[in-house]
Amino acid sequence: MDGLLTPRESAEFIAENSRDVFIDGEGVQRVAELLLAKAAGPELRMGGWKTLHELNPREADEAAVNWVFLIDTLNFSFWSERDEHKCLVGYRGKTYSGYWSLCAAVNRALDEGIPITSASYYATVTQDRVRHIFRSDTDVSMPLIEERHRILNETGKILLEKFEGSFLNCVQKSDKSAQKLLHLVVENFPSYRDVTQFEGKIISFYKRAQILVADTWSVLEGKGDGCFKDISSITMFADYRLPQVLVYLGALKYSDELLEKLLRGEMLSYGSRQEVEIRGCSLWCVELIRDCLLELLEKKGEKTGGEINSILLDYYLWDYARDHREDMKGIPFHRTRCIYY
Ligand SMILES: Nc1nc2c(c(CN[C@H]3C=C[C@H](O)[C@@H]3O)cn2[C@@H]2O[C@H](COP(=O)(O)O)[C@@H](O)[C@H]2O)c(=O)[nH]1
Repeated sequence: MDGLLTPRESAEFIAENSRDVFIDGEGVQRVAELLLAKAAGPELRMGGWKTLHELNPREADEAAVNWVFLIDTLNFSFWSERDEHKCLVGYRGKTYSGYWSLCAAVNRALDEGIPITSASYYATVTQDRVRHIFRSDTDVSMPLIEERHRILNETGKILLEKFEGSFLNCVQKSDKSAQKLLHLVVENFPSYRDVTQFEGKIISFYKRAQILVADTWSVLEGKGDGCFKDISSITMFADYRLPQVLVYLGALKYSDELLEKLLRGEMLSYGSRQEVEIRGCSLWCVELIRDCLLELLEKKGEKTGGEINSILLDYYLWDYARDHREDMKGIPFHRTRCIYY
């Protein structure tokens, strides 16, 4: 078995060997053109992380960094068996589902005086307390609540032992390198090790570790400890929403066999060939979209609000998927139950 491939290397290798998932060159071009129209707008710049999302912290301090770390430690698997029957969390007059239900529950706990973002709290929090903190307004609870409890205890203990209980200390050990921070996270926190095998190679997606680096960069507004010189080496985050929106936009295609399987709602296990092909081709597809967009910007001499990278494309496409949930109803997302995305 060869050495571990980086997410970008993994994605290219998977795309070259994929049997059931394909990247459509014309679709890539069309998505790049869609994004070109947004290039100078608020969505394709890092500031959107705060201005467009009311649940994200406004501050850029240590508490905000530890909020991001807690959220991304639990940032996985929100899909429900039946979409019309899912976990919902009401907070300050609005109702949130999916990923945002996690953020709403955390902010609700903080408002209730529960120090849920403090490692000394979640290192020893009981499962009953976790069920209470992440309680749903419907009879459908947040998926994998037992795993979330286990991961909270495990992660809190490590943060206390190795980083004096604050993720900011981990960030400061990264010498402002995104790659160094990524590796500090996957080396020290087991639940972030999103690694599997494909065609005899060990491949990595590191979805939660990469989005943690990205959200840390965003919450620190790219300044001070968050001024990562190599932030553009971070790729998109291989979750279950981006593939769905890339298929919807025509940049990604599934074989008939795979599409029928997904339409039947069949689950794909983590690390299975088709699940790896969906995640790897999606990641590579966003890399190609980014290359195409940068070429278009160059040709047009367009001004942008700062460097456009795969993180900003990912954030935009993820938000797009949220805003076009109804339109995307006919396109299935793949159902994998795991702690990695
Ligand atoms: N690729 C990608 N995947 C992302 C995100 C986010 C949240 N980031 C936002 C927060 C601040 C920024 O402004 C981002 O907009 C969550 N997820 C994943 O989606 C899935 C949940 O989906 P649904 O069931 O529809 O809520 C689940 O796997 C979760 O891990 C992202 O940005 N990119």
